[in-house]
Amino acid sequence: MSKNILNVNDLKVYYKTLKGYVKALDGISFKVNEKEILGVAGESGCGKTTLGHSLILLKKPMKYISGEANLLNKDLMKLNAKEMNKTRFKDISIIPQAAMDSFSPTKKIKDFIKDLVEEHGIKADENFFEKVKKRFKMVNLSLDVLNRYSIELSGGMKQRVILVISTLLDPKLLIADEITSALDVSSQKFVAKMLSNFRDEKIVDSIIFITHDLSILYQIADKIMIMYAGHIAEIASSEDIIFNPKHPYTKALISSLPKIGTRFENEKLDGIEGTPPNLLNFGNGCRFRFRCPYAFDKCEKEAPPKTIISNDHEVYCWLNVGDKNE
Ligand SMILES: Nc1ncnc2c1ncn2[C@@H]1O[C@H](COP(=O)(O)OP(=O)(O)OP(=O)(O)O)[C@@H](O)[C@H]1O
Repeated sequence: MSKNILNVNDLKVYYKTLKGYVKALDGISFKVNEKEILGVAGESGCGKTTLGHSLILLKKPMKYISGEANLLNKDLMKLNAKEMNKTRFKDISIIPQAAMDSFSPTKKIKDFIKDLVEEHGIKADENFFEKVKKRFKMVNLSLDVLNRYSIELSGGMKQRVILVISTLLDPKLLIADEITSALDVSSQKFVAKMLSNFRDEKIVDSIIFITHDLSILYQIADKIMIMYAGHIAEIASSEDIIFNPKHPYTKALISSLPKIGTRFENEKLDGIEGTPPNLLNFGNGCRFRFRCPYAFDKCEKEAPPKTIISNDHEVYCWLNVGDKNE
């Protein structure tokens, strides 16, 4: 049996706003095993980025409410700032959304890398740069990139530099948040391939890959988690999510993928009207009920529990619980 790297249990993380709490992650549970790439997908605003960030840094107005996120038996939610600083980069690392914009236009790439790692207490000496160079070769970047300014690099090149930087300390878990969305299709494929190479070469143990693009996930993820309005709708192997989806929302997402590379944030979901609910106030019940063509009484009253369909296939929908007529 493969080793469990991350174990998230009933995690609730909200945003404190003047109007009340935005329930961005409202009781989610999932696991990531060693060597696994977990894809996370769902419409804009479903909580994907909140999930990635809450595992790295609980920053205001984000507020931890309850639950656990155990990275190799260390609960990330309980670490203080100093402990989390030690953990970041080394045990868990993130490539945040729009990381490509974080380069300074006035610094050469080598100086940017040096300043960044030194901020984290790592000495950027010759040995360090030997490692950087090895990794540059792995991702097909020529070494002269180190002496260039970011403006001289393409989006795909910048993304590869970021991939190298965020994995220099060989983290156990890498979170990649929308790292392919600003790239053209061939660069997307290349960056996705690099990520799985990093896993295969054991530079990282496991990866959480967040994206709007299910077709990319199908290419690289072992498992896919579909989120809807702060909840999990379904988790299964990539194969099962694409070819044997159980949740009506997953089915709608799959049917809204007319061609490879389509980003469903810009697409109307086939046959499903409306938009996701406001995460401030949605009452009880299944959050998808407002748009679900199959919703019945029970869906109004109570959020569906987890139903295990088969090994590694979990769904949160009353249709699958088997007591529809109760
Ligand atoms: N700083 C904030 N203050 C209040 N609410 C926030 C904040 N950041 C995010 N939210 C809300 O939390 C919910 C989840 O947002 P999140 O960014 O995690 O979703 P997402 O699935 O990553 O969306 P996208 O794909 O557009 O990045 C949304 O309702 C969003 O409006």
